[in-house]
Amino acid sequence: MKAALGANVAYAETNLIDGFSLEMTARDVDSLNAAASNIAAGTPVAITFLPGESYDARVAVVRAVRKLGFEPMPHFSARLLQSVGEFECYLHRICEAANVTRCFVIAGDTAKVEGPFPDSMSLIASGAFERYGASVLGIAGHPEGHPHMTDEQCWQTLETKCAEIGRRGMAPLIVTQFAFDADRTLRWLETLRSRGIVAPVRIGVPGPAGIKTLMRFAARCGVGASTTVLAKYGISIGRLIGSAGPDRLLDTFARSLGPQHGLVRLHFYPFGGLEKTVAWIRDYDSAH
Ligand SMILES: NC(=O)C1=CN([C@@H]2O[C@H](COP(=O)(O)OP(=O)(O)OC[C@H]3O[C@@H](n4cnc5c(N)ncnc54)[C@H](O)[C@@H]3O)[C@@H](O)[C@H]2O)C=CC1
Ligand SMILES: Nc1nc(=O)c2c([nH]1)NC[C@@H]1CN(c3ccc(C(=O)N[C@@H](CCC(=O)O)C(=O)O)cc3)CN21
Repeated sequence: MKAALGANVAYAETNLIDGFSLEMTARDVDSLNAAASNIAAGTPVAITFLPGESYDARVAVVRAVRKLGFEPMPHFSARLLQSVGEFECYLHRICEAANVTRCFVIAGDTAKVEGPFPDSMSLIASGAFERYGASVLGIAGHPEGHPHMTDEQCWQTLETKCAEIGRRGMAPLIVTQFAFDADRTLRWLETLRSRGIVAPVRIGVPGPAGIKTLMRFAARCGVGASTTVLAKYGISIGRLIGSAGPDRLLDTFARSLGPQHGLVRLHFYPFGGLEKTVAWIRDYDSAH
């Protein structure tokens, strides 16, 4: 099961940072290049699937991640895909170009369904991932709830997706939406485990960023950013200039995570600041 998390998790029991993963967009390739010497070989790097990108550009990013010695985990946004052909052509190209074996399925933020895939389950059920040799399939976790489902529907969908991925011979990996509220994530992890979901979880952590950037992404992604939660995170609402890192968030995780939360690692969302995020991770790691 641990293998689903990727490389570098050997000592993870004693170090919160060990075995972290990163997310990037097509715009972050130069930053990944610049930061590469500070990132362990084999680190999983998720690649977002955003509207308006060309497939040539998407394939080039996946290839660049592999070439730098990292483990690409390309996203597939179900609702954005216009046909089975489009989906399988991209999957085929990245398998050929970069020997991809881990993928991540997500609904996608569009109200209109562009093709035959209304949700991530329909992509999983297509059978294409195992046919192309994927061994790990990532799905989203929503510790703060889901914009289009009740909590109970959310848990049932998560259970069904994990079971279906397993039934198809792949290992499920849950990657959570980023959050500023450590306590809420910890409670969600306890419920997850009490419901018998044993898949490893990567907790989504915001990278260090300008406060305005953090607020913009929180609003865009539906992530809770109440004054109370932000204060705990280290952001005072009276001071919107400047930047904030996840120091306190990770301090809380380091203090509170235990066997009751199961297999857990971190997943960083750099929001356009990949180099800065990697430097921050190194500093936090050496200070602790
Ligand atoms: N890293 C990322 O890109 C992340 C993105 N998200 C967002 O979370 C949302 C849910 O994704 P999944 O958990 O994969 O859901 P899912 O694919 O399992 O869908 C669950 C249910 O919600 C409905 N649904 C999902 N997105 C919808 C939308 N935009 N409009 C109307 N109905 C929708 C689906 O039809 C389905 O019935 C997506 O909008 C996704 O973009 C969440 C976490 C991380
Ligand atoms: N609901 C939802 N939708 C998403 O697309 C999404 C999430 N949640 N959760 C976190 C990740 C982070 N994602 C993204 C999406 C876009 C950029 C992006 O376009 N960045 C631009 C700058 C845009 C800006 O600053 O507003 C860049 O230059 O990197 C970065 C991360 C996608 N993700």
